[in-house]
Amino acid sequence: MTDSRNAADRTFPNGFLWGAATAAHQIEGSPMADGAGPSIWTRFAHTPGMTLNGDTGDVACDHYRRWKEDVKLMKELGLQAYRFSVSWSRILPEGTGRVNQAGLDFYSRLVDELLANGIEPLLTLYHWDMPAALDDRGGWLNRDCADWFAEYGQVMYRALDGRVKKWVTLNEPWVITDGGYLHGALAPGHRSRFEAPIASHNLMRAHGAAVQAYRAEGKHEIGLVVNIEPKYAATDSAEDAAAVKRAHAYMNEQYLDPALLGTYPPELREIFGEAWPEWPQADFDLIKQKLDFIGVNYYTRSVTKDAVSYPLNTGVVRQPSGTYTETGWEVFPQGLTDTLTWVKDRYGDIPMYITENGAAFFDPPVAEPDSTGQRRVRDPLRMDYLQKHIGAIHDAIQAGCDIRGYMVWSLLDNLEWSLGYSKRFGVVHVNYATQDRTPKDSARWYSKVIASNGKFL
Ligand SMILES: N=[N+]=NCCCCNC(=O)[C@@H]1[C@H]2[C@H](O)[C@@H](O)[C@H](O)[C@@H](CO)[C@@H]12
Repeated sequence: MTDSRNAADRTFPNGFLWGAATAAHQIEGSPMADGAGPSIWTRFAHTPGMTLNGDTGDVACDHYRRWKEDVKLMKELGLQAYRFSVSWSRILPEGTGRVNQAGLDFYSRLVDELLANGIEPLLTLYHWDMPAALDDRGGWLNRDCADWFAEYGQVMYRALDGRVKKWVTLNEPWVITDGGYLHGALAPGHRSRFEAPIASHNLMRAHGAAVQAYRAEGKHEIGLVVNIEPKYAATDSAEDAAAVKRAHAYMNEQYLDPALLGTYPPELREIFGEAWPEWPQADFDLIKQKLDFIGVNYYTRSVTKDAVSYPLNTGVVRQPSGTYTETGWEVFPQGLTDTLTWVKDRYGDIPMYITENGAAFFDPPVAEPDSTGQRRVRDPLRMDYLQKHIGAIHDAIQAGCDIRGYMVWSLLDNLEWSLGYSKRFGVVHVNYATQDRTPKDSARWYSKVIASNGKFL
C-alpha cells in the first residue's frame, strides 16, 4: 500500500468532494412498491435466462426500506456526497403524465436525510431503468423519448432543485446502447446494428432536451456522466492504430463529441456503414447544450488490436503481467490520468467529477467476526485499486485538470445487472440473506482519505 510519492503531496484541492455512488435498480428493491410502475429491468430480469441465476432487483439491498440506516452509515463513513439515481417509473408509472406522489416522496425524504447529515446529493435522472410503458412505445428508438425525458426531468427539477444542486441527465449512454441495443446483454435486450445508432442518438437528444428543461427551471448545475475507457495499441502496426481509432470513437468520442462539440467522430460511419443514419443539424443543436460538468466513470483500459469482430473489427489483448478484477478488467490507474487529460485536451477546461471508480474483487458472502467480535471484511485488493486510482486523479489535477470530486463505486455491494449478485463492488459488504451491512477495510481506509482530504493516501 506504500506509495513512492510523499504523502504530503497528495492533498487534494480545498472543497474536493468525496463520496460514493449507487443506482436505484441496483440497491433499492421493492420495484413495484407504493404505486411504482415496472421498468425495463423489472421486465428483463424476470425474463428467464437474462440474468445470472435468474437474479432480480426485487430485493437487492432493500434500500427502499433501509434508506435511513444507509444514510446513517454514509455519515459514519464521513462521506461528503452521495450519488444516487431516481427510478423514473416510481415517479411516472406510465413514463409520462400521471405523477406518483409516493415515489416522489421517497426521494424527497432521502434528499432531506442526506442534507440533515451534511451529505450533498448528486442525482442521476437515468441509470438504465426506463419505464416499461415507454419501452412499449419504442423506448429510446422513439424520437418522442426526448420529450418524455424532459417531462420527467421537469417533474424532478420542480420537486428537488435547490436541495439537489448537482444533476446528471444520463448515466453512461454507451453502455445503455452497446448493452441494450447492440449486443443485447442488458435491458431491453435488443441485438441490432441498425437500432444501436438510433438509440444512441436519441439518448443524446433526450440529454439535450433535459438540459434545456433544466435551464428553464433550475438554478444550479447539470451534467452528463460517461464511461471512458482509454484505448492503447497492442503493437505499432498501422492496423492496430486504426483499430484504436475505431474503438476510441465508438466508446469515448461518440458521446462527448456531440454533447460538447455538436458533431460525431467520422469513424462511426465507417463502423456502422449503411446502419449509420444522416442526422439533421437541428438534432445537434438540441444535443449540444452548455454543461456545468462532465462525470467520468473510469474502471479500466483496453489494449486494442485489429481483429475480426462485430461491429468494430477490434480485439482486446490481455496483458500477461496485468492484474485483473473479478469482472475481467485490467487494473490500470495510469489510464485514469490519461483519460482526464484527454478530456481536458479535447474539450477544454470543463469541470469534471469522477462519478464512478471501483473494482469487483472476491469478498465472502458472509462477513465473519474477527478476534474483537466485530464483523470484518478484509479487501486489500480493492484498497490497493482505490489508492492507486485516487493517486492517478491527483496526477491529473497536477497536470491541470479541473477535477471537483470522486464518487467510489459503490457504497454497497449490489445487483451487477445481468451478472446478478455475483460481483461485489461495494466498500460496504452486504449479506444478502440478512441484509446486514459491514464496512469493508476499504471503507475504513476511505474514511481516512476523506478526513485528510487525500493526504492519508
Ligand atoms: N470491458 N470493459 N470495459 C469496462 C466498461 C465498463 C462499462 N460498465 C460500467 O461502466 C458500469 C458502470 C455502471 O454505471 C454501474 O451501474 C455498474 O454497476 C458498474 C460496474 O459494472 C459500471
